[in-house]
Amino acid sequence: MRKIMGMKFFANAISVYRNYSSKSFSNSSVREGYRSGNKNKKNNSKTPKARFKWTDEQSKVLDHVRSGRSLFITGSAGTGKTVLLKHIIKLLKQTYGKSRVFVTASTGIAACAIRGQTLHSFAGIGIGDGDREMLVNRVINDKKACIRWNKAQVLVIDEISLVEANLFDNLEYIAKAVRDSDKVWGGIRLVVSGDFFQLPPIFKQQDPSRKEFAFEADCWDSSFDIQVELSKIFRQSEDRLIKLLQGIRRGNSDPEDLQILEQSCSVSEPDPSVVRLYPRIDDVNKVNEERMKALSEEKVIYEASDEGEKPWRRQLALGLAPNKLVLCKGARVMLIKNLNVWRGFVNGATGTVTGFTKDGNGTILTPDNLLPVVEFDSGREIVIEPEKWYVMEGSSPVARRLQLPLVLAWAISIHKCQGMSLDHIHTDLSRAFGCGMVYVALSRVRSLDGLHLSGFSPSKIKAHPKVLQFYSRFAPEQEKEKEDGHGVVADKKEDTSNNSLSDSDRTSDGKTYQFSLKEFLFSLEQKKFSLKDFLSSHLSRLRGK
Ligand SMILES: Nc1ncnc2c1ncn2[C@@H]1O[C@H](COP(=O)(O)OP(=O)(O)OP(=O)(O)O)[C@@H](O)[C@H]1O
Repeated sequence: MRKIMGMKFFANAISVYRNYSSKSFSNSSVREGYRSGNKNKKNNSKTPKARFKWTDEQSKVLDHVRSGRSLFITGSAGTGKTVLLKHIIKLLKQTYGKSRVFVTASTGIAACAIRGQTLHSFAGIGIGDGDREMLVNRVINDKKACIRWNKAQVLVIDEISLVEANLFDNLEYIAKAVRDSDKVWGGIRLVVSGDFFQLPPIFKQQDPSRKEFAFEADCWDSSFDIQVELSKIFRQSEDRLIKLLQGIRRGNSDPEDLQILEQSCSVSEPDPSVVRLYPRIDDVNKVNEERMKALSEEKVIYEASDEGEKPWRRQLALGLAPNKLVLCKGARVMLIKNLNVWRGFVNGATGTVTGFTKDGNGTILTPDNLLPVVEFDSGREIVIEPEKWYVMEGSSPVARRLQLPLVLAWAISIHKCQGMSLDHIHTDLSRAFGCGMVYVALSRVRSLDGLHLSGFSPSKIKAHPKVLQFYSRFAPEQEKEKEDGHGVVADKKEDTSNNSLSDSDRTSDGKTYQFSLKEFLFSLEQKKFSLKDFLSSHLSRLRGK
């Protein structure tokens, strides 16, 4: 049995499999990174190795990163935003130094996943209540927060769809105030990623007049040099599934495409080994508890072991690793970390507990020193050992949780599954609410064969009109992509007249300028600027800027 624990040797592998937790590296690689910061400083001049052959559009994004631009990266589920962001973070850290690049995400789960901290904790704004001046005062009175704001040269924000406009504007205001600078974001470079067609910010009270999405923030457009929509989808390969999901994403599904879903709807009970996704957490807990109770096996309880200061510990509890995990023989579980990508022990892999084995090292998570043995659906069996999750303040860990990298997996919530890639799911959408939920649930699956659906009706598919309007700015470039193979929208903040020109339109000395008639007409149509502004801007460039 201990032999199979040899998989630890492979644990330094960098994650290629993305989902919330798989956004983080395996425990061993986290430890290695932590050490290398202090002892084995790596050669900064080396370009980090990519795990993928990047597409043209991904490569173009990386070029923008290298050229020092502020970027917003968006795209459908499964277009590789997260794997690209991870690579970008490495590039940025090499360029600016680890302590100058702050990696954040809108939620604790997403933050742990990219080995960052929540946006709130980076900012030092507590829960973000109060007006701007109050928030600035809060930051100024927090020495560490002031240091973070002043040190930052780049701020990375993942899962931006869950950040509300007001918070985005407030943070930009704080950046200017704390850094005593009139520049946008006080001169901090932004790299932001997310898909606004996925889950939106959660508000306790409905207020139709409220600016909901970050792109509605006053400072949104001026925050970025480039806004990019990735178009190549990797998670799914079946054309009809991709088309179906694209329709659902935009809330304008072709009825014929929706018929495909009928094959996935069935009144019969699905295979019990398939993960169930529910819109609401009470359904998730109910299913997991019921299934657990139904098993008459002896239960083993694993209590998470946390280290660190109180406010940071709270963030650990918001992450994916549970405070308390109850397991027994027969329990369905899912990995929440990548342990060994090559052998398929990846975040999101599901399996069944087949028994327990004594832990020779003496785990502190359970008094009996027992570790679960899990047989994954691939047929491979391993002993699961405790893993670590960190809360970071900049580049230093400030809290750490030790827990088994497992959650019960008869059911999970759609909010928790945002970002996951799954082979098989059963989703009951009868209680789906709000925009993006059906899209997030269905876009987790890799193929139609793996989808089992209930409680679905087309009325559950909702895309927010404001989101649709926002994404219309990317449309013409997608057409352009078909022509020249690039799906990148250049959106210069300094000069709005240059909105739809891509880098390829520029020569290296910047003296020769070209623009396509199609882009020009589109820009006029969108009333982005007047004909006079447009021509004067381009003529001045042609005259030899
Ligand atoms: N250039 C590439 N070549 C091959 N596979 C890739 C490439 N880029 C991404 N992938 C794969 O695509 C899948 C989805 O990637 P990823 O999870 O980063 O997408 P995402 O856009 O972040 O999705 P979501 O919006 O659902 O979180 C992953 O399995 C990843 O390994």
